[in-house]
Amino acid sequence: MSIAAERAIDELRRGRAANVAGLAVLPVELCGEDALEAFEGDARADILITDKRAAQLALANQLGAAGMQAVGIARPDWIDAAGAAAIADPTLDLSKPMKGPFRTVTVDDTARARAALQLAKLAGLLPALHMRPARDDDNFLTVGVAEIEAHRAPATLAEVTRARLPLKAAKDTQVIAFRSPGGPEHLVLMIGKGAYGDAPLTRLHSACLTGDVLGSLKCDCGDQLRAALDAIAADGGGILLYLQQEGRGIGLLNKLRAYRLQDQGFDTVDANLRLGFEVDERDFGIAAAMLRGVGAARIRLLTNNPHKVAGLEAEGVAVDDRVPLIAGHGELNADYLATKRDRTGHQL
Ligand SMILES: Nc1nc2c(ncn2[C@@H]2O[C@H](COP(=O)(O)OP(=O)(O)OP(=O)(O)O)[C@@H](O)[C@H]2O)c(=O)[nH]1
Ligand SMILES: [Zn+2]
Repeated sequence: MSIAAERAIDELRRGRAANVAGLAVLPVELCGEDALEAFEGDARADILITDKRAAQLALANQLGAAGMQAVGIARPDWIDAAGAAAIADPTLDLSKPMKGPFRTVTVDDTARARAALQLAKLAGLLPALHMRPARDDDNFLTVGVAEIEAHRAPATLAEVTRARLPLKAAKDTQVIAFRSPGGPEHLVLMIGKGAYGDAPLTRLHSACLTGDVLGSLKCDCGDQLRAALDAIAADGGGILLYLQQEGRGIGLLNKLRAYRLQDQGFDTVDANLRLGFEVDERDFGIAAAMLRGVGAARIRLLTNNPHKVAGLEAEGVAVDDRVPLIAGHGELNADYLATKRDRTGHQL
């Protein structure tokens, strides 16, 4: 656990600056002209973005070494705080077309820059930051690179409570809640009497407010959730993890930004990349730690996503079998499912 990281996340969420190991950063999406002026003082700040966003801004040829992940760009005179917001947020592209060309600047400590971008992601913000070297008279909350990296590490997950939770699909269900300090809350549903042999049928479900709760037809999540519970109950019991990794880990608001890009014709993969995120930002270490926490080191996994199998196995969970989970296919999510099949390797 890192209190400093937690507090720095909170500062960014409030649109305030933080000091990441000597680099002062301010979230672009929450920064107006006055805040930017106060942050800069006499010297112009640069903008820090991910390699994914840089590629969208046609900066790929300036990126140099592959895998840099953190890219600095100079902010020329013609870009004000609102212009910087459009650099960060592709959903503004159409209303504020990017002129360019942009010029990259050297990021001298890439580990630190990456950690700063990670902090923005943890805050549920777009990964784009105004940045400049910290100054002696700054009064920003300070956080180290290691503290950011350790934050929300699976090792910090602890069981908080457990209770009976009879479900429509399975009356004999127990819920076990896990939390890492300051982080999101994840649930394990233990379905059945617990006598389900060595490798229980297991589903990792990533939260999808729009699909699970509101019945969105854009994805298959809600129907998959209910089908998974039914399948586990029919198997005599098993485990469902309900993970707060909304939008494949980019958070609800950023997922809705991705939806706006989908309204403009981009698919789910390109929408994530345009926003500056990885295609999948989920951390399978969290699921692995929870499975270990309930004594399930060996499972059969309900999924169509081979990356989930590989991700869990990399975290030390033995996946004996992959069991397909086909549900919720319809007219309005046909393109979404085709993208999963064609671009992210889902077996559909
Ligand atoms: N970023 C983003 N996330 C989405 C989108 N549609 C659904 N999601 C999220 O995707 C997650 C569900 O994961 P999926 O990739 O659909 O499926 P999966 O769970 O990896 O694979 P299966 O186990 O086969 O279902 C949930 O967190 C949803 O909120 C989208 O267009 N963009
Ligand atoms: Zn969904």
